[in-house]
This record gives sequence, C-alpha cells and structure tokens, in this order.
Amino acid sequence: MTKWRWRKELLSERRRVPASVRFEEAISLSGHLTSGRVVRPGQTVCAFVPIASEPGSVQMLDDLHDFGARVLLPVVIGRGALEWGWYAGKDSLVPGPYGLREPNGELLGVTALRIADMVLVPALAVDRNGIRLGRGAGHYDQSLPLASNGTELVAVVRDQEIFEALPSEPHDVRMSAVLTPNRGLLRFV
Ligand SMILES: Nc1nc2c(c(=O)[nH]1)N(C=O)[C@@H](CNc1ccc(C(=O)N[C@@H](CCC(=O)O)C(=O)O)cc1)CN2
Ligand SMILES: Nc1ncnc2c1ncn2[C@@H]1O[C@H](COP(=O)(O)OP(=O)(O)OP(=O)(O)O)[C@@H](O)[C@H]1O
Repeated sequence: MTKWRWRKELLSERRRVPASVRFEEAISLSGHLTSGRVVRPGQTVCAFVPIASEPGSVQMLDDLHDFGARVLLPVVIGRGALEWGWYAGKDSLVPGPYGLREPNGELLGVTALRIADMVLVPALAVDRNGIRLGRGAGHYDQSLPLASNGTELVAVVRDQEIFEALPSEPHDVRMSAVLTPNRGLLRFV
C-alpha cells in the first residue's frame, strides 16, 4: 500500500474516534509524560499543538510546563525545516497555516531543536522499526536531522497506530521511541 493510501485510511479511522475517547487518551499521554519516567524536570521538549483528530492536547503542554519541562513548539515558515518558539501558555498561541496554532514569541531558528532532550513528533502511524508516517509535508523529515545525537525522537500515536511495517523512503528519519495512551513510552531496539 502506498504512503498516500495509508494516510487516507489512517485519517479516516482517526476521524471516527469520539471526542470523549480522544479526551481520555490525551489525559493518559500527559500522565506518561509527567510520570517522571519519560521526561525529567529541567529538560527541553519539542512538542506540538494537536490539530483535528491528532492525539494530545494543549493541556498536555501546560502539564509538561508545570512539571518543569521547557517546551518548544514548531512554527511553519515556507516548505523547509521547522522554526521553533517557546510555549508560554495557551494565550500565547496564534493561528498559523493548515489550521495550526503556533507560539507568538521570538523565533529561535531551525537549529533550536539541537537543545531538545526529546522531540515529540506528530505521526499518523509508526512501525516496529521506528519508521514514521506523517502528513506528507516533509517538515519533520527536514528538521529531525538537525537534532543532537542522543535526542529521543518520539512518535505520538494512538495504540492502534503501531504497525508491523510501513512504506519508507531514504529521507525518512527513524524514531527512537513511540508514545501511546495505553502503553506509554516504548523504545525501539
Ligand atoms: N500538530 C501538528 N503540528 C505540526 C505538524 C503536524 O503534523 N501536526 N507538522 C508536520 O509536519 C507541521 C505542519 N504541517 C502540516 C502539514 C499538513 C497539515 C494538514 O494536512 N492539515 C489538514 C487538516 C488536518 C486534518 O484534517 O487532519 C488540512 O490542511 O487539510 C497540517 C500540518 C508542523 N506542525
Ligand atoms: N530531507 C529532505 N530534504 C528534502 N526534501 C525532503 C526531505 N524529507 C522529505 N522531503 C520531501 O517531503 C516530501 C514528504 O515526505 P514524507 O512523505 O516522508 O513526509 P512525512 O514524514 O510523512 O511528513 P511530515 O514530516 O511533514 O510530517 C517528500 O516527498 C520529499 O519531497
């Protein structure tokens, strides 16, 4: 099956998930992130503001922040690597392209993710080898090679979105772990 076909099916599955289930799943994701086993206070985490049916919530960003993590969010500038800005609370988010909400503060440049200890990467699915399927804009595939060695790259998906094998291309950056509501953080070997 092509990447395009996978995306279409995964998105239509996600749209069928009731809001109440998404809400509970977001609480679980947040619980894992602030359990002390995934992120430590003082660490820098690149996160994302979920759109449409993506797993997670703005509350999760607040929880991470209250836990003591420093939270960076992506800002889309053109078609290349993502820019980054600090998350400074719900009220600091402003509308961006594709219905995104983005931080309104200073842009820190594309290399800001070098300071991240962990990057939470939005994904439609991930496979057992850490191959991630995104929305197909290629922003993360261009940004993730700029992260420092040892930075944990974590695909955030629903429990049903881990598959045996997904189509991959040479530019796809492998994830080091996946985070799901019910299984928590699973590292790929
Ligand atoms: N929350 C989030 N932030 C992100 C990404 C993402 O996938 N999710 N990106 C990952 O690269 C970058 C933005 N790229 C994007 C590329 C395409 C669409 C998109 O196709 N949006 C749909 C609406 C959403 C839906 O119906 O599911 C659209 O515009 O029709 C969104 C973001 C940076 N920030
Ligand atoms: N490192 C790169 N350099 C240049 N172009 C790239 C790179 N990575 C991806 N692209 C371009 O982006 C397109 C989409 O890539 P891909 O299908 O892997 O996106 P994705 O990982 O699913 O999406 P995203 O990263 O936006 O969440 C590719 O067809 C390619 O043209």
